[in-house]
Amino acid sequence: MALASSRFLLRTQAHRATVKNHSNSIARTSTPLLHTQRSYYSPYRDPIRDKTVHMTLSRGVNVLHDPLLSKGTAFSIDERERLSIRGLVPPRCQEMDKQLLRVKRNLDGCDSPIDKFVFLAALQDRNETLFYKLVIEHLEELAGIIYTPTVGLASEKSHSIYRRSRGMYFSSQDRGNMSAMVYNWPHDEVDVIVVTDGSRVLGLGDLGANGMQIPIGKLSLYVAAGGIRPRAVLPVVLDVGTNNKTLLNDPLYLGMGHPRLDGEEYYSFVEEWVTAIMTRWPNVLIQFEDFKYPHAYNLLNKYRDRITCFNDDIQSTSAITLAGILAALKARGLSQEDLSNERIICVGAGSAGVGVCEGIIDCMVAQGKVKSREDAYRRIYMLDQHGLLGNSAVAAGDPSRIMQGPERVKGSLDERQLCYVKPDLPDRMNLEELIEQVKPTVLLGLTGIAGVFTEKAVRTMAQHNEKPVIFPLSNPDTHAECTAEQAFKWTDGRAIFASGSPFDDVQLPNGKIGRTNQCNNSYSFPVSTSSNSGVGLGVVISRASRVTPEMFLETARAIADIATPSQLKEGILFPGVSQLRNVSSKVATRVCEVAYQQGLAQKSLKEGEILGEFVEKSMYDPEYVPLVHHHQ
Ligand SMILES: NC(=O)C1=CN([C@@H]2O[C@H](COP(=O)(O)OP(=O)(O)OC[C@H]3O[C@@H](n4cnc5c(N)ncnc54)[C@H](O)[C@@H]3O)[C@@H](O)[C@H]2O)C=CC1
Ligand SMILES: CC(=O)C(=O)O
Ligand SMILES: [Mg+2]
Repeated sequence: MALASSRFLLRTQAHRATVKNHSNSIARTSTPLLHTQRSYYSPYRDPIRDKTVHMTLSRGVNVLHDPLLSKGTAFSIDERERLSIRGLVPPRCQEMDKQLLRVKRNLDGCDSPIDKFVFLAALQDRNETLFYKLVIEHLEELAGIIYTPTVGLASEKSHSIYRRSRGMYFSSQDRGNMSAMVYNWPHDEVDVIVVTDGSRVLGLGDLGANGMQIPIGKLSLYVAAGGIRPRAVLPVVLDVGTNNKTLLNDPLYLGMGHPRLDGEEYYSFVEEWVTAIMTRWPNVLIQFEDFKYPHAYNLLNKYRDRITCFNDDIQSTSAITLAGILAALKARGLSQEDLSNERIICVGAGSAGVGVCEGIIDCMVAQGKVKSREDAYRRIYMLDQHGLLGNSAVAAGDPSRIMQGPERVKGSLDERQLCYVKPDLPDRMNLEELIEQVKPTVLLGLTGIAGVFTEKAVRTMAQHNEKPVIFPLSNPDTHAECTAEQAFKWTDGRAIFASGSPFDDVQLPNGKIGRTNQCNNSYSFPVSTSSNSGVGLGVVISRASRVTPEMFLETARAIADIATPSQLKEGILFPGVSQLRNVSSKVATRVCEVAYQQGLAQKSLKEGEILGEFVEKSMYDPEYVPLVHHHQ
């Protein structure tokens, strides 16, 4: 593919810092200042300048109670004087290191992960700088609290642990008002929105407005691991109702108490929201998250060429899983170019399953080792809850049973799933029989259902492969298709293992350690659990007008290249969570390069600036900076 062959040239150019000053400088539409009450005022949207001084219209308790401004006990005497907070905090000025000691001790005193979640949420609501400092310093330990698996439990309990609002809710009762409502958000600067309709929260199903914990968690990772500024992120729930009867009957539930809107009503609701958002923030990056199939695909297809957006479950999952498979090839002593010789089974034919397989197909086609796209499809076998996708589900010859529009006709497959149908194999074959028959090298699970990878299925994988690649990718950990312990036990310790939620490494009977990897799309967004945090960061930094498949392909390659040969030998495919910020900056740099190459970047580097360095300098770093009261 052109992209692959031109990569070296592109990178060389970029690193020579000669990405030219394109016509534009920054093609951002500035929004008139409508808020007299804005607490935060930053006239330049320059992340580097943001690191030096913050100007604010607020004073007194308004500063103390604004989590983006507050330093708690760390305000200097001078600041206390000029911001009118003298006497409102204890007398001793205590710097961040002491504050960190206190919050870490308190955190360690929490009894359970959900208590830790509540403690961290409260800290985030009080002092975001301290919250991010803590999270970054203990990313390995805390990623699993602010995101999967604990965020899953927090979403289920969201209505009962509710303390304080964060983000924005747009509900069915707001129809006709959204273009005014968007101005209720107190910040003009929004770089990234993560939005969900709560219809498929991890593998936990429809959680309605409780789904808000997912955009909050993902955006916290964006900031901590992806280097996006905290005040430039906006978590959003589109509350179109819920079909979850338990929530509907719970008096504490905080969302709309009616069944979900669907069909035309649903799509016009989302359209009104997108239009409202684009009016206020025309260059914002929108990440669609945890939308049920087929809405997830339909929205992506509707908006991907109109606005800067992507679907995390479809596209970022695809990037990180492809990265995992490419790294696993190297771990097996093969080359990434051997991808098209693989036989891959994907259990789960929804947004994530289809998205992941599309990414693998894109890569096979880009590598030029398959005769055609159709030829590539032959190498992937897809199953849903009925078994292998086959002709009975297609209702062959009856086009009325194939999805035509937003609504999928029950019992049929849509055009994306149809590509994987294997007419030569018995229809609805079960996983165990299929493994016996096709002897796959890679087994992917994206079903949301625990136990789908049975002992027999995994043992049969192990019979046919020296190093079977077993990826139970469903979240949270309680919904993974098998556990790490099972995968290593049933393969006599030979599995190459990656899961969506973190699992501990496994002590093997032979004294060795079975290495686990976390293969989660947050790795690839702005690159974090990083592919997603990195893509986001790259898009934000280059102000790319569109998010393209090439950006995700490049992300996958970037992540697959990170593990060292000795790590690969041990079964380590990705750098640990503690490396996320590093990975994010690498991925973001590559994504920026693609944006420049594809002519999509709206922001160029200054003469002499080096892309990689610029990306690193632009990443948010949680440090207290002097606060200055700004008189209007
Ligand atoms: N590791 C990661 O980064 C990511 C993981 N996921 C996980 O993937 C899972 C699925 O997500 P989506 O595709 O968005 O959901 P979805 O609802 O669109 O698709 C689920 C698919 O699983 C199939 N399925 C259900 N029960 C099954 C069974 N017993 N056997 C075989 N197939 C079965 C369904 O037919 C459907 O095709 C969720 O648990 C989610 O947490 C999703 C995105 C990213
Ligand atoms: C990781 C993720 O996005 C999911 O499980 O939905
Ligand atoms: Mg998701």
